[in-house]
Amino acid sequence: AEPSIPKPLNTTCPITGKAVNPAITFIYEDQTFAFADEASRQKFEADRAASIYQKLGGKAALDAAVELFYVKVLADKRVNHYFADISMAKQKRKQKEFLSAALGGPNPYVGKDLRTAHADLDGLNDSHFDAIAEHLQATLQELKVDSTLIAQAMAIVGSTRDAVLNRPVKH
Ligand code: HEM
Repeated sequence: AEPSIPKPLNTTCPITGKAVNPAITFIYEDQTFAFADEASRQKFEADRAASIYQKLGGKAALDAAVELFYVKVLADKRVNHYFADISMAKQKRKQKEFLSAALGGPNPYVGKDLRTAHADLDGLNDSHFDAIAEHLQATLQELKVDSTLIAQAMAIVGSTRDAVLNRPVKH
């Protein structure tokens, strides 16, 4: 077999924001991350181990959860009309990226901020947010996620409410 060509490494350290030393790396979920220094490598590794993301089961578990979540969302007349004209393949990918980052996954979220993403959704209110949150919670329960972990994940999701509903930022 041909030797596989290594992917180019990240050039900016995810911990310090400084230029990486390409010799200082850590592999997580088949992705190689480079760091500015050894302390950053260790912090990244410790952060991953402590993350809700990893406790949930990492990428495979998050991907499965988002798939099941949108089955529930699209079956719910309270909210499914909002998703009628959008690409669900893209939506699932973006939601996986957002939730992974929010729950402590290894990659930063690079999509639209949630305020901008939901700004044009007519009439969006707490009842819609509650329905969406309910489906996410039911999904995690169905996947037999530990209840403490579900509570932690739902607290993070709940913290997005003001942005999703385009409410003024609290000071
Ligand atoms: C529970 C909190 C929520 C989170 C974390 C969330 C997350 C996201 C993310 C990450 C995107 C993609 C942003 C991008 O384009 O880069 C998005 C888009 C979208 N969300 Fe949400 N969302 C939430 C609540 C809701 C609710 C309550 C509704 C409506 C019932 C909704 C409907 C939509 C729709 C229709 C889009 C696509 C907008 C477009 O492509 O024009 N979301 N959401």
